[in-house]
Amino acid sequence: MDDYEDVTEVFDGAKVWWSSSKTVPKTQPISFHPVAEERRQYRLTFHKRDREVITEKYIEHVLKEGKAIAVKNRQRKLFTNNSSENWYGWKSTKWSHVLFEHPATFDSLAMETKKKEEIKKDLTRFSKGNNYYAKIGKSWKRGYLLYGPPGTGKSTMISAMANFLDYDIYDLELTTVKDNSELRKLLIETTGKSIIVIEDIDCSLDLTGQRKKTKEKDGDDDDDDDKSDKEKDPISKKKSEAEKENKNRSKVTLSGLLNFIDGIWSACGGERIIVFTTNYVDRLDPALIRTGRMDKHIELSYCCFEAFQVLAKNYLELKSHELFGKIEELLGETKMSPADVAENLMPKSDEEDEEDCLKRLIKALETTKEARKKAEEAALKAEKAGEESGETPSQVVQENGEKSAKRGERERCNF
Ligand SMILES: Nc1ncnc2c1ncn2[C@@H]1O[C@H](COP(=O)(O)OP(=O)(O)OP(=O)(O)O)[C@@H](O)[C@H]1O
Repeated sequence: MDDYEDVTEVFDGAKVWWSSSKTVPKTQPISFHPVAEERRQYRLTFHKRDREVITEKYIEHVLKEGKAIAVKNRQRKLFTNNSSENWYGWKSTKWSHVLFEHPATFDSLAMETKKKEEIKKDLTRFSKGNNYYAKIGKSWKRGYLLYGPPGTGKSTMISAMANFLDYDIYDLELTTVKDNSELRKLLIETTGKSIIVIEDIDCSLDLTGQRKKTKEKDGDDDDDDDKSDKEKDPISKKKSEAEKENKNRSKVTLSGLLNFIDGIWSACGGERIIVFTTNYVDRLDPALIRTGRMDKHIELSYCCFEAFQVLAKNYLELKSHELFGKIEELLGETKMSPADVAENLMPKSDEEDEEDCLKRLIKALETTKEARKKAEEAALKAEKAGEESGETPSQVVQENGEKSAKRGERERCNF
């Protein structure tokens, strides 16, 4: 209703009259006291004979409709946590936000239709599960673990989930959270109807606490060394700087996080989804991802033909093409992430048409296939060389595997 507007309506045979007005605060001279806000009032008039209908049914109906409209008009937000150094002082908050406007939907997500439908059903069931969760005596929350190689759509799926459910997103950067107590404070400030996201959980959480502690202890022994010597020696200087940095790092522990998932949830109300993402699911502690904590594990994988068809429709508005057959064949023979497929499908100039884009994708797939073949041949050669030098083939393969895994770890995580 606009200011000073009159509206009438009939509810269950009872006629009601609404009128709106507002109180504008008197203009004040410059003052240090906060200025009073303007206040809106709504007057409801009805016949005495309709009192029962109005008080017992109509008011409830109006409040319910009002809430539904507010939800519909609500602008969703993407929150990120502030460093605790900025938590105190005037107007400071633990979370900063921007409007969440990511356009991803389940329709635009490149994935098998069956899998998408299953996830959508699961989300719908959760969002309507208020009474169900109350009945079974569990807090109204659900954990999702999204895992898969880089560029397979984990972040995109989170946006699609938020758009599907109309929830806010809390993007929790664990590395800036100093300890478990800070984590608790942050999470208690999240609101319902939200998705709390911890991306690359294997990189953000100290799952190797024991090993780190030992290292720190080794470092502490050095404290007995002459300090001035340390300052002079550039290597020692670098080492002590690194130690200092390490001390400032997040001390959130696995048990702190587990406690939060199990306990704090119930204390801070319901309708929250927590999503962890990782590229290395096998590195996660089983305790973290067991059912009840991470209820649904979703693998996002390399692009299959069905996923390609979604991308072709989104990027090129193509449902079929004579080159689709060749692409299907190549996708079956090699591995390419949906991010790379999408990049190849995107026209690079106004002159490029759909066929140019499809041909570029075919070329990229052939190159990837060729590179993979060469890598396999090299691995086979290394294996043979190992056999000749007396090492068992499995030893060589294992060593190579370990080396490349460790390299990957270093590239991705700041351990
Ligand atoms: N399954 C997909 N469907 C649609 N688009 C995708 C998909 N996967 C990747 N993309 C495209 O690739 C880009 C990168 O994808 P996204 O960030 O979601 O991948 P990710 O799995 O989260 O990667 P990372 O593990 O590196 O964080 C997205 O902006 C999107 O355009």
